[in-house]
Amino acid sequence: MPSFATITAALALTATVVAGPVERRKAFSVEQVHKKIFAKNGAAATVKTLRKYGKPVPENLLKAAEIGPNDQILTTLASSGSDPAIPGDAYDSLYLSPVTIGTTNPTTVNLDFDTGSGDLWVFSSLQASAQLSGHDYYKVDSSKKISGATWKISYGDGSGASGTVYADKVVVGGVTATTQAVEAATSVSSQFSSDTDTDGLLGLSFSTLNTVRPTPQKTFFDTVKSSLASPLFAANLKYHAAGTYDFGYIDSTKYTGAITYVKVDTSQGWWQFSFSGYSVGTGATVSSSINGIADTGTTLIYLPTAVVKAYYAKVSGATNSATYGGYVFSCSATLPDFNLVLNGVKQRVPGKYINYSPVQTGSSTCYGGIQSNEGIGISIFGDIFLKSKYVIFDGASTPRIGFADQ
Ligand SMILES: C[C@@H](SC(=N)N)c1ccc(Cl)cc1
Ligand SMILES: C[C@@H](SC(=N)N)c1ccc(Cl)cc1
Repeated sequence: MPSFATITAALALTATVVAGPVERRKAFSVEQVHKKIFAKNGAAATVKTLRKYGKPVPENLLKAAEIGPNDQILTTLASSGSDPAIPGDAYDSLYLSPVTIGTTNPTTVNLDFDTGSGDLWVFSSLQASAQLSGHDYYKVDSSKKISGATWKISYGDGSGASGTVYADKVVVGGVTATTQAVEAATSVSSQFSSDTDTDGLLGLSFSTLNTVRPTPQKTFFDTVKSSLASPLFAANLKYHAAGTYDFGYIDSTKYTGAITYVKVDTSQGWWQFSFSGYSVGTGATVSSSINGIADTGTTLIYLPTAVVKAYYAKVSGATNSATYGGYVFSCSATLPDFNLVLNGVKQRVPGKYINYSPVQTGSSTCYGGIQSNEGIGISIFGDIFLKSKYVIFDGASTPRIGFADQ
């Protein structure tokens, strides 16, 4: 008789049910349906299985399954899914993922999944048509409007947007949030109206950063978290290539070696933690506590000035340019690797990832992927760092973040 855990795990994961102990029936799998039915707990699932094979159901199991008076057994198949993360341009300035929004008139939009903010907002039919050209957008369903709710967000780079709020269906990589706060834009800043690839953002920070007022709303992850096979998502961003965001499971084919976990400080609403040191190329490790956030919505790495100086001291010809607002160097420069130490484990950023892009199209001067965090007040471990890793954002009761090499 497979163990309780085995049955529950099997049901939760794939709905492949291994038959009861007596007759050796062959295992079979049923197509996993997302959330068509609702389980109270594993016991209910086990009751269902035992009944399916005409087995006696122990009294304690029935109690545990809290079977209702009409003996209705409701079982949920936990959900999980994977959505592509596609570079928005040749330099991985941002990554875009398809998301389907709406019930009556569903549309697929391309959103920037952003662990640095907590709003799911999207270009919408409420905007002037001139702002919509080149964009996919959410056709608002007025029957789903959240009365009196508004939002207004501004980002570190000075961009921003604002609008009203709807409770509608959102599907990300097969994972469905039946009722998700969808923040419909009525106005967006020039950075967004001119970037016709980005139809909005899907915030994956903690929901405390959500800007909806008077009642802050949940992020997509918080909405679906309890129905996921595991309460986590993983970012598998890649260098100049499409990666994925995985929800509800860790994909062991996407990383090598061990995952290094560290607890996160959620007090500012971010996935915030500290590295204990750094090294440049094959140089010695410098002990230095570097506190910052894992931020898929920020392109570059922003670190304390002393660390940045130590890095570019090893790049011949690098200068801190007032003209371009940061460290630049010849596009043909050889860049050393950069390592950040976490729990004694070196997290490596390949040197070539630190050549972000030419300062202007066709220029032979390139802009560094590591820059100073001066003026930000915190370090930001953005895409340049994240794209060499498989990063697990674990939303368990004690949230933590994990890093493994891709
Ligand atoms: C947290 C990110 S913005 C985001 N990921 N939504 C950030 C904050 C401040 C500065 Cl200066 C630059 C970037
Ligand atoms: C997440 C914010 S700001 C940031 N990346 N630090 C953002 C993303 C995309 C655009 Cl097009 C403009 C702003």
